Amino acid sequence: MSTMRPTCEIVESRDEVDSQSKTDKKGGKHCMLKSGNKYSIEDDINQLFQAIDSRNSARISGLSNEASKDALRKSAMKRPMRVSSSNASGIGISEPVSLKQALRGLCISQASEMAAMKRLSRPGRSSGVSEAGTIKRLYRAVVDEANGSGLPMNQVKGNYVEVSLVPEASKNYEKNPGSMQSEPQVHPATTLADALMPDASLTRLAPQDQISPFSTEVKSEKLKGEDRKLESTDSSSNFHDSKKVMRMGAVASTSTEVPLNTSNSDKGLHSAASPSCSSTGSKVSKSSGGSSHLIKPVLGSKSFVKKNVKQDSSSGSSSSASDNRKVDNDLGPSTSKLKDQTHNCTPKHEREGNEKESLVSSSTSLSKEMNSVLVNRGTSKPDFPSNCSNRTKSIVTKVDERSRSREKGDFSQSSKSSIGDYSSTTSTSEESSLSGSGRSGKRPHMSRDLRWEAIHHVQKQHGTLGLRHFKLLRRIGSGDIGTVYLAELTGTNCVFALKVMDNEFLVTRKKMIRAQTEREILEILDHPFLPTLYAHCVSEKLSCLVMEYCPGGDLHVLRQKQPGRSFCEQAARFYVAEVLLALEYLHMLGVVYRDLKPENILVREDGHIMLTDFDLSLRCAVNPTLLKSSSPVLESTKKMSSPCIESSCIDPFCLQPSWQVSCFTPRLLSAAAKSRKIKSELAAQVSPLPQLVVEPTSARSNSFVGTHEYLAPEIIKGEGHGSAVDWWTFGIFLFELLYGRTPFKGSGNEDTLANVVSKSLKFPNTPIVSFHARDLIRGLLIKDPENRLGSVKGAAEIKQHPFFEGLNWALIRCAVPPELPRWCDVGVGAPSASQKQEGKELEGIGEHIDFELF
Ligand SMILES: Nc1ncnc2c1ncn2[C@@H]1O[C@H](COP(=O)(O)OP(=O)(O)OP(=O)(O)O)[C@@H](O)[C@H]1O
Repeated sequence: MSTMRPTCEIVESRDEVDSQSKTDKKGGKHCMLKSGNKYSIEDDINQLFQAIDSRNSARISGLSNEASKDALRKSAMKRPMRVSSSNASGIGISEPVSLKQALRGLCISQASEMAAMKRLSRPGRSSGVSEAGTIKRLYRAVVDEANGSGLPMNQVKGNYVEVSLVPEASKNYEKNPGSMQSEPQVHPATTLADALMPDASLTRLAPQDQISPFSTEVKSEKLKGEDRKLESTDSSSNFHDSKKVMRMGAVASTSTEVPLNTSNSDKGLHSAASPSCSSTGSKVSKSSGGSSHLIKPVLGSKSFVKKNVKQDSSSGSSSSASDNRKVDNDLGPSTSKLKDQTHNCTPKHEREGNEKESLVSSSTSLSKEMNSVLVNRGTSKPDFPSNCSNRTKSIVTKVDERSRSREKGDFSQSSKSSIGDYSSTTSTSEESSLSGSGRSGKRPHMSRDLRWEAIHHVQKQHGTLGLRHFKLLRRIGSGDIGTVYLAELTGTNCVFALKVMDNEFLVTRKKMIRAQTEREILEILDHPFLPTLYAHCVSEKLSCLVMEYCPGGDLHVLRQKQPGRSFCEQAARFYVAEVLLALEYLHMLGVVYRDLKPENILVREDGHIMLTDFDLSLRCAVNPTLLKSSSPVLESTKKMSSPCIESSCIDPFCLQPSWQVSCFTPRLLSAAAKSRKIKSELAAQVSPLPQLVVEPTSARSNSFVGTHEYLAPEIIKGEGHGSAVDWWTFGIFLFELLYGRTPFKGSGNEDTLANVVSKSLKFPNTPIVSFHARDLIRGLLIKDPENRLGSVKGAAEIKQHPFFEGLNWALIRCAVPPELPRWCDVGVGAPSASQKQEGKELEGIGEHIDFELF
């Protein structure tokens, strides 16, 4: 990515999660970890409420007034509790007030649509090296190979491929749950992909409606930086710049390391072929009989509506126009209506997908040309300067050796599992076309997103959704496992970010697990600061994630466009606060992110953030815990500089659904409001709020994964790491936003790693940064993870730091984001010269980049 600073990124080669019950040293409590796959944090919360309710009722009935108050307090604050399952959205609906208050800081639910649905995004971010040629070659190779007849793509018919739509929330679905079971079937013989993928077969994935705690993850990767280094001109200088992206497969060998267990990699792949699922899988080809979508006004959103992008690609050949017209015709009048009224749609249907289906095939390979391009991106080994310290050198040596040996083993394992499993089970293509998403959960925060409507509409019209329904507009950038494109869902004016991955490349480079991890995590996300996955398409050759497009570029680029290349404190506070909420949510889902850095924080069109890139994340078990609050509200209010205060704020006025409420400036309160506020504060004082802590404190991994300058000391030392690594990276992240550089950066990667482990934290004299900010960074960058801020209570602990004082966590998504510089071309605006050139290249392929590949 041209926007990517030179950063060393290290990917894990091995993860190990201790899923056994483990004593929480700090809390002195036994954390009961869940095992098995059926798990939902929201369910836990709801049952937690119920358990507390019933306990309270039982106790209070037999107690005096005073005693009953006591009982209420204790029951709400005491011991860790675990429960399970239900489908409530979880966050504080019709529950006891005290518990609502405890959860209030986590209440990020409704306004995300607003954040995602504003102005039209226009592509414009520089993407560096063009992949148009690669796409072109891939396109031609696939056509030639699969077709064998030289027929033009638009004349080829073929099987449908697996399309895994991610379920979204829809009230209408509850009213009409069978709507998706009656969609018209499209005969496979009439589809284009059949000829392209003669060997295509389908395998259902095991239902994954719950988080699947991993006891072990095996990942063996090359560094992205290696790829870039190979592709770049000055590998040496790139290497010594620790910011140069570099990924390497490595494991820090320690006594705590658990023998390699590849069962999980198998597990994931086997689950994809679980025959048990095929009996329960809902077929996509069933439909509501072509019931038309009702078009009605919702939010005046247009962020998903492509305006000018079409112009970029509309200069294609007449066949393209013809194709487009054909698609439009295929979509029928309702599609035209949708197209014409993209601002006025509401989702009507919801699909309940309880299983995943996946196109599976072991046959064929992409063109050698394509392979060579892709493979070359990940071949070099991490290269450390020879002047490294002995300590680090030893670590690195072990890491490298382990990586190599494991890589060999993983290769055969991975290849066998994926290819074999993929080809072991077949089903009809019709089934795949309307496959379940693999998860039955709902997605309230984006449920009114018109993009769901558009996708469902195309799906209903064609019986399936494949990449042929997308028109590629431009390449956004390339990562370690795939390339991201801006694409329009043909005939709908809805744009998406498509992450396209070459299956064979994933297998041969042992990146399949990473891709799978990313997809599975994306599938469970439903948060305004995290991406929405709309669909997942898999063909014999390619895999594709259809995601929400984020047009604002990344924070790394944005920071560099700031005066002094650093953010002012208010802006930094805004960004880190939103990131903190995203991390908190991830931890609640049992996901340790592990790759926090400005490059992975995208800026939405409305200025809010979206945390992306989950292929290095660690999934683990997590247990929700209620802890007695150690900071009564009254005490906190004394320190308040504005009416809103942290997650424990119970001022009803903080819940006013006002758009663009600034959480950073005091608001004038009426006398009545003040009175109510005081009352609520007093109530909270009488009954201090319990704290909901859902921190995967027991997660353990020995992987050597991350980005050099962001690596936590425990990762470098190979001591095994857990969720606390995210709080370390959070500290580095805040430091970088404020100072324009990371604190432990050395002259090379080796120095950087040594500095992280042994060098004490020092703050530059300039720019001037507040005491609170520095204090927070200090707490986060404690080298011992057990003493690190956030290691016990997670985000709840960090949110209470005075740096965030006055911040209304619940309404931050409605707060006014830092202003984006007008001159800042971070993705919204006219295409750059390189993008124009790239556009020409794309045009050379055809009218647009055809996705009949799928
Ligand atoms: N949903 C999105 N909207 C807009 N841009 C995106 C989106 N997802 C990814 N990108 C951009 O596309 C480029 C490639 O992303 P990708 O995730 O493939 O690579 P990456 O971020 O380097 O991570 P990795 O190598 O681990 O996959 C990056 O510049 C990223 O910012």
